Amino acid sequence: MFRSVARSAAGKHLLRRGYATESVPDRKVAVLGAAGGIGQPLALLMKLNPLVSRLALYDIANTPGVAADVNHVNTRSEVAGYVGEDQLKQALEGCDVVIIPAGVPRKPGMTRDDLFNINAGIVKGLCAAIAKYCPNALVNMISNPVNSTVPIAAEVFKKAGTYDEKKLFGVTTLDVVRAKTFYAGKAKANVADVNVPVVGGHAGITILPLFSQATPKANLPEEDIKALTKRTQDGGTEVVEAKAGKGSATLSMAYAGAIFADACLKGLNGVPDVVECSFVQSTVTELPFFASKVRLGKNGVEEVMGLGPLSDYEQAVTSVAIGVFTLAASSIGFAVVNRIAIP
Ligand SMILES: NC(=O)c1ccc[n+]([C@@H]2O[C@H](COP(=O)([O-])OP(=O)(O)OC[C@H]3O[C@@H](n4cnc5c(N)ncnc54)[C@H](O)[C@@H]3O)[C@@H](O)[C@H]2O)c1
Ligand SMILES: O=C(O)C[C@H](O)C(=O)O
Repeated sequence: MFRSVARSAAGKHLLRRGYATESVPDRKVAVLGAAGGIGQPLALLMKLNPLVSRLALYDIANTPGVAADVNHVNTRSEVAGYVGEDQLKQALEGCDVVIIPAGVPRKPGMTRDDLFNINAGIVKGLCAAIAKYCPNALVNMISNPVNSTVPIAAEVFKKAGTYDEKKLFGVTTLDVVRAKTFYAGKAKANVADVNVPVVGGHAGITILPLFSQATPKANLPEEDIKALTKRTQDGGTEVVEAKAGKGSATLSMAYAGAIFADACLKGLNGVPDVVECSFVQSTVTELPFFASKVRLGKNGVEEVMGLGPLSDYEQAVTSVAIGVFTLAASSIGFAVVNRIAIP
């Protein structure tokens, strides 16, 4: 449904923000896990997004308070809080984009894979509900381990007969955000001008920042590139250790999640040339899911873009990462089929 807002206060605000359109479509966005460390700031950032007309905040507890709080912000969208499984249907019906940060975070000493047992069950339940109540929504998966929760979501949607590979995204934007920040610092570039693609996956050495393609060019020495790569790969652990048992990245993740959801909404609205990195079904390598640059459009993924030219170092780390993925894929397959009963 389209509603003309061009002449309204909201419309003028949109024009000022560069969303110059005669009419802006109504778009419903749900955040599942909205009362959590990521969920709350992400709810606020989505409330600030002028492309959102309805914001549904769902969690197993505490969402009425979060929704009442966020709803007082004087921006376009109407906010509603939903709590508990009984209200999941209402939260999801009519959604264009569903963002999932529901699940437990890491503590120091844990890997993202240690979250698998709990988070796979949570994601499975939520995706079964998405298949039922908003099968056409774009799904932005934040819950870890992203390298496994995305294939699990795909399996749930396949079983439900609703799988569309163009609509399922693992959110790897935080890796891009980190790579840009770290590169800008080393290259002494204005961070706002920096672009760095990050491909692969979202765990340790599967995170592959392509600094050879970074702009603006800085011709950094190889040891700087290696250090930047390692810091990007370990960015999550850096935050987990600094938080010392109080969780993992929440604020930077909310920022990254809001960037990615905004890109999805722009794509849905027909804005041309919206490109972000994301972990999606892919034929770019031999792996079934892989993060690379993705062009977003009216149906979700419009094009999964190739890796582009890689440096010798990037080629080597990519081969190692693909090996790690291939090993893990057998256990993901095992987990999906045997440990997680797909409805
Ligand atoms: N993709 C990324 O780059 C990235 C970055 C940071 C964190 N994460 C992951 O995001 C997840 C959430 O992190 P957090 O710090 O917000 O954790 P958190 O514990 O602060 O919040 C999680 C929220 O999920 C809710 N929840 C649990 N089960 C649910 C269910 N069945 N339905 C709806 N909500 C449910 C909890 O009530 C809680 O409010 C973790 O798995 C974390 O590892 C991913
Ligand atoms: O590291 C984590 O556990 C959270 C997240 O995946 C991150 O990269 O910050």
